[in-house]
Amino acid sequence: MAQQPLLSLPEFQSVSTGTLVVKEPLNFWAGARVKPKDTNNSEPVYEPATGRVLCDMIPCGEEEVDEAIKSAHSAYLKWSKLSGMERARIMLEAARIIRVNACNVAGLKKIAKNGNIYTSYLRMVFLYSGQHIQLPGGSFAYTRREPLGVCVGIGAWNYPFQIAAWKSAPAMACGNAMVFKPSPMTPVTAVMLAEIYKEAGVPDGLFNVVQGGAETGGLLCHHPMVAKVSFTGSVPTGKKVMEMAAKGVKQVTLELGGKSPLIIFKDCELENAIKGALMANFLTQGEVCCNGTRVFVQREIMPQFLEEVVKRTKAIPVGDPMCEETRMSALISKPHMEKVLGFIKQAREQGAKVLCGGEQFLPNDPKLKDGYFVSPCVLDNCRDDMTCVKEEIFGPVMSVLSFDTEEEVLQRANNTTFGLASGVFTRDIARAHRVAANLQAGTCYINNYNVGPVEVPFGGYKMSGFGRENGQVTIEYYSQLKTVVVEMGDVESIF
Ligand SMILES: NC(=O)C1=CN([C@@H]2O[C@H](COP(=O)(O)OP(=O)(O)OC[C@H]3O[C@@H](n4cnc5c(N)ncnc54)[C@H](O)[C@@H]3O)[C@@H](O)[C@H]2O)C=CC1
Ligand SMILES: C[N+](C)(C)CCCC(=O)O
Repeated sequence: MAQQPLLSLPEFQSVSTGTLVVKEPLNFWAGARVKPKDTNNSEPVYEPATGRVLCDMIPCGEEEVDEAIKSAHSAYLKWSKLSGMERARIMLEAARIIRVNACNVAGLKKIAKNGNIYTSYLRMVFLYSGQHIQLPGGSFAYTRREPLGVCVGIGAWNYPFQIAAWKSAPAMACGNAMVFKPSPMTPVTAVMLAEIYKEAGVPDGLFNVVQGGAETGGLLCHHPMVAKVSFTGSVPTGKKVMEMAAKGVKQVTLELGGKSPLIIFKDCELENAIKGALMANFLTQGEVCCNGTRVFVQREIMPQFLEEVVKRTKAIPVGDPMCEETRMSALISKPHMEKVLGFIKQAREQGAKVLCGGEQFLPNDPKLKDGYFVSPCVLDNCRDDMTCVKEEIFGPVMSVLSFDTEEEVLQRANNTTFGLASGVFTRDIARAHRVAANLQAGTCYINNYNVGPVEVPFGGYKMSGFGRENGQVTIEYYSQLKTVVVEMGDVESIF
């Protein structure tokens, strides 16, 4: 097999921060990049680490959305007739291309793991099946899993490639087509995925990318040929998407925000709990929906915990995302950086103590002088009623709270409208499972945090949404069940 990158487009070349300029059109349907029709509403897209313009995002209008959806529909008609194994062969090739390119291109390294999702859905080909039910007199029924049709994916900016992969892989494995709209702040990587699919042999039109913001998103949700909308983003937008989908009785999956609790009991293995707390808060500079940002620490171990967490937080290398040693980089945008700094300021005003970080950060490298960096921050003296403890910050800010008893901490941990994830560190096995059972969240990590194998279902409780991504269960969210009833005798009629 070729070990060279298979794709020749500029985005796939080895890039370093401050050099990439994207000029190619960023819409993709019917198997090719498509030039935007109307460039009037173009918006600049910034490179977070340098603040320079990377490309322009030009939103799709009604006619373009319609073209993309029609191209998806015609591809779906053919793709849905293939057997699961035929579909799997093509998707495995996509996985291979992702891995080969990831080995060669620095910028793709972080997304290499996404290849796993296709391998994982290969196994599901065997599960994409129905049931046989015996009925009296030799009659029987059987069920068939069938695709939904054209599915829309709408993504947030924090994991632009991963979100596109997590949505399109199960959708396509189940025989659907997808039209994906990335966030206007991260328009590039979904088109890279479209190129990868094309190279792998995915039929033209099966995976399409339209660019745009709220308006384009609305056009997608309202389109009569769309069967399902899978959305990742904030709670307020999720509600709007659900409302629009309801008008056409379309299925929805909502992956929304969170303010997840991480509970650290005094009997924990402290070294692991500290590592877990850092992973739960500072991964991807805190821009992770399932982060455990309310860290409840049992009072007796608070001093040791804080000392060690602060020491390690101060040592996190912040800087160029393309450097091997960097562990944290810039926030997505200037307004977002200001929002995060605003949360920290408000936390101080409400009585929290900043133990470290929480300021705009200027890395030594001069090319990063206009980047949107914030030094990772640990907040002590937090109370449950503070804004920093109640609202999703989506930045590198850990709020630490003390607790005394299991009963008390469970009640406080669940006192939120969110319910995406949760975590517990303890050596007491019964307590671990009892706490996991009582936390109102879609995921509970025991003695770890933020591990996300694609075999494992992911999704929210309460206002964090519903439906699941990843894992075997996702089949249910991208297919519908048909029942076929077979009579082997004569029709018994009451007439
Ligand atoms: N649960 C999960 O899996 C994840 C949740 N998130 C959440 O996403 C949020 C951050 O992402 P943002 O991009 O700022 O969220 P957002 O809700 O502003 O935007 C998400 C997407 O929806 C689109 N959109 C905006 N208005 C729309 C409308 N009226 N109709 C249709 N589409 C519309 C945007 O263009 C974007 O593509 C955070 O709250 C975070 O918690 C982020 C990643 C993962
Ligand atoms: C961190 N991880 C991979 C477990 C989940 C990321 C979910 C998201 O924020 O999109």
